[in-house]
Amino acid sequence: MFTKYFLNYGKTGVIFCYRHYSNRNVLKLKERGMFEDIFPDNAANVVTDVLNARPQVVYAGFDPTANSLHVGNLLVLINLLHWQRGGHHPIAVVGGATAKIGDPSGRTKEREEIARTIIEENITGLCSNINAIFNNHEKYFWKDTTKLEPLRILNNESWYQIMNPVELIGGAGKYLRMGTLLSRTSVQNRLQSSSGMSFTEFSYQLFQAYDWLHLFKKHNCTFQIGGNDQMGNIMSGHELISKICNKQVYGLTLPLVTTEMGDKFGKSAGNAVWLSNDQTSDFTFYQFWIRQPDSEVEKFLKLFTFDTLGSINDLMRKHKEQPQLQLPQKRLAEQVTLLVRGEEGLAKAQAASKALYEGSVTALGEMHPKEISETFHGATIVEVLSEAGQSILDVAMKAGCFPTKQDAIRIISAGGFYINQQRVNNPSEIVNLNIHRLKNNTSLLRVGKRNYYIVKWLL
Ligand SMILES: Nc1ncnc2c1ncn2[C@@H]1O[C@H](COP(=O)(O)OP(=O)(O)OP(=O)(O)O)[C@@H](O)[C@H]1O
Ligand SMILES: N[C@@H](Cc1ccc(O)cc1)C(=O)O
Repeated sequence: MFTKYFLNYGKTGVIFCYRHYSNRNVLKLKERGMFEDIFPDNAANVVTDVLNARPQVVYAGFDPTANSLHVGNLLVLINLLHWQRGGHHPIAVVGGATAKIGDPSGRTKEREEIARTIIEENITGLCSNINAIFNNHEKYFWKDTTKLEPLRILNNESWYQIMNPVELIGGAGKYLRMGTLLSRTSVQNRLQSSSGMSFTEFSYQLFQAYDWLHLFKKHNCTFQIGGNDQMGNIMSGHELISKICNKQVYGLTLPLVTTEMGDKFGKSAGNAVWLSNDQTSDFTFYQFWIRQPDSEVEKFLKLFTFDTLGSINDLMRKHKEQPQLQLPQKRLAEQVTLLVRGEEGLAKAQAASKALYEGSVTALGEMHPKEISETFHGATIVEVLSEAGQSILDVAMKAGCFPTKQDAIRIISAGGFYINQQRVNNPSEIVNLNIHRLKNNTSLLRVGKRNYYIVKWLL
């Protein structure tokens, strides 16, 4: 059963949000392509019964090896949100301890050691990403009187800090069999590589397994989710809990988000699109989704938005009729940016897109100079004194647009120079600040197609 809500949010207009009425059985998300594998293999029917019977506790972990999460991790967070919408209790573990060990999954060589202070900063960054997403979800996507179960964020350092290593190796380690640990893909790949594997990295599985045991004992956490590179670690946790507690727990993996060419989006792959706006601007983040090709956009709408499958089908039908409108891409960009960057970030991204692609001077005038610089290919910002009687040539030279006056006169006269996206072709025309200055006290100069300079007027 679906209820339609009208969400009115400021400048960005009215958006429909469909709230998927508490479907406890999150396994249904398989229809959206959300789950890849389940462990134990044949547990799907039992899991459905367990999920329907009562709210469950579910966790996913993130190692603070960078100061922001990225769009690959976002899929895991959205999956946790679906559990929360179904009435379950989500936990996000930030791996303050495991970041020092280094997960070998999917890596060809050992991680560089990260200084403690950097790990602390990274933890702050990750917690702020996670909190922002859960808060934005509640604010913009969940318009129901039912209260969502609160998210808990736990740092695994908190239990390892007070633990005797003998308890870990002697108490938990003896339940994990060497043959099984060695057979994991992450271990095999590394053992066969020229760089080999240290004992520290090999021990990673024990840490992640122990985390789950700890969460199971302390919070009755019966489910763990993660990207499909996490299956080996999840299986080790399952083994530990079954042997020590004689209880059944379940692991679910999600597909890896990849580029069109099939490369995983991630930190190690070096192609991450970051969730923090000081790493990836609101505009670049929004444009990442707008630029998704037709071959990917339907899949991403199912994975990254809360739109119903029915409304996604309708949108794809409309898209076939009028592909030039890019309706699915716009919907995807709008929904994901709202979730990750909130109303303000979405408004900024849309204004910047208008300024760049539709040449909207109003939108340009509302942007912060730093955003203008990010939007316009890192344009340099130059301060220019607003003196009376300055010509366009004077300002262009002060802003460093041309190497010589001769070049300036030639290019401006030939029509290759623009102020605030409007062509000006008379170099001796006097700059009129009432016309040429934007609301934010800047002017955007452009030479040719894409060389931008931002003049900040000193009054
Ligand atoms: N591209 C992706 N698609 C889906 N899930 C992902 C993706 N990248 C990471 N994850 C998942 O996010 C969780 C946290 O991953 P992690 O912090 O190790 O990020 P990562 O980018 O994979 O790091 P690295 O590339 O350094 O190994 C894990 O469950 C992982 O499987
Ligand atoms: N091993 C996971 C992160 C993680 C850390 C601790 C956990 O308990 C669970 C997962 C990764 O690197 O992607």
